[in-house]
Amino acid sequence: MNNSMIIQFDNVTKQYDTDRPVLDDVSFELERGKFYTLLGPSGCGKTTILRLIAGFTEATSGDIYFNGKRINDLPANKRRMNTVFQDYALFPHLNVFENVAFGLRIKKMRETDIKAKVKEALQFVNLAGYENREITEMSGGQRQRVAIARAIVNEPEVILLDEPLSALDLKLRTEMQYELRELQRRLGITFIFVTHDQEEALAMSDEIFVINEGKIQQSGTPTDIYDEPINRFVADFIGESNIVHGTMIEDYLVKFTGKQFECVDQGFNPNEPVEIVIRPEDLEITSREKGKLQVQVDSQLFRGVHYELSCYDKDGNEWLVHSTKKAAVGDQIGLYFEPEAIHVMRLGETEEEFDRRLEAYKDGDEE
Ligand SMILES: Nc1ncnc2c1ncn2[C@@H]1O[C@H](COP(=O)(O)OP(=O)(O)OP(=O)(O)O)[C@@H](O)[C@H]1O
Repeated sequence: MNNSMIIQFDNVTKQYDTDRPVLDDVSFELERGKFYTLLGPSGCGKTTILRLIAGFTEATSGDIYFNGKRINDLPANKRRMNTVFQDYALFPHLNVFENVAFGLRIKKMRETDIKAKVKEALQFVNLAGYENREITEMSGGQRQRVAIARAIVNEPEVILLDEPLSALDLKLRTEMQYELRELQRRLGITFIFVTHDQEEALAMSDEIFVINEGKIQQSGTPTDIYDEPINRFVADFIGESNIVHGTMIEDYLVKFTGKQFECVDQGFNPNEPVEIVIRPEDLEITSREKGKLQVQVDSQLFRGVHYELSCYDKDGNEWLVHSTKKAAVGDQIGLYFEPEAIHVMRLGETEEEFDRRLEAYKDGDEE
């Protein structure tokens, strides 16, 4: 194990009394001082990973390491980490100072030390001077910061954040994303952040783990994951995508919608069935003759910076286009794209499986 590694999962499985595990043979390594995000739909197992790291639940099998030592049996209060919960779990009957001081009092720290540490933590989250305020007199964003001050006050090595921004409105949420990211940089400690919001994950993380059905689908930097999704699930979960079936004829040559296209992918078997992803912003509107794909415009929405078009080709495939140019509904147009815009993916799961899961996710999202 290298020295920069702080947390490691080796073949960790977690199963309750149900027939399927909620985490299925999960392995990963996290480096010290980075901002990690666990991203995935509701029920995929994100919180379970966080709870295993924190020591709030035990693995059914597999090993969990912290700084190179196996911690499966180490109680939560002996782990040098703190959790910020979705509802902040602040004590409403205590003021700001006492909320932040709580953990230090349990440790029976000297009063003068407590005062100094709480002051420092509150300064860190821009709440200096708020010591005597009641929690009930604080706004949502301020409560969030109190919860973070409480998490950093006893100098943990890792902070675990379970959807901490989900209770905030959109504007405040965006502000807090900047604040949290900045705070992590200044503190230099490892943050593990759970969210089901892909934009939040892309904006904040050094590295993202995309999780589905108890398995890590892909991990990498935000740009890796956005530009090179490994399978249909990741492509569709991270941003909008056009996904069609195709065949990899040979290196750098792929066939879809009945035509062959130059691409930048290689290393597939000759004639291997694949899936193709093209992002809507990588498609340009042009004349039918100049286009690589010929489609008809089905609908168009103005989104402020761009038009969002939904088009269909002759086989009935839908093509979403984000363009600064506009077209008219019913227009026969061409779509142009560069070879780099084509992302070729190995077939992972059946389309039926994928669609079923996506529907389940969308249903959950609307609740
Ligand atoms: N104590 C438990 N007993 C049985 N099943 C559980 C228990 N805790 C969690 N689960 C199940 O484990 C699965 C994963 O839960 P987990 O909370 O990790 O998901 P999540 O990805 O964090 O979802 P969400 O975003 O909704 O919190 C879910 O299907 C959940 O119902």
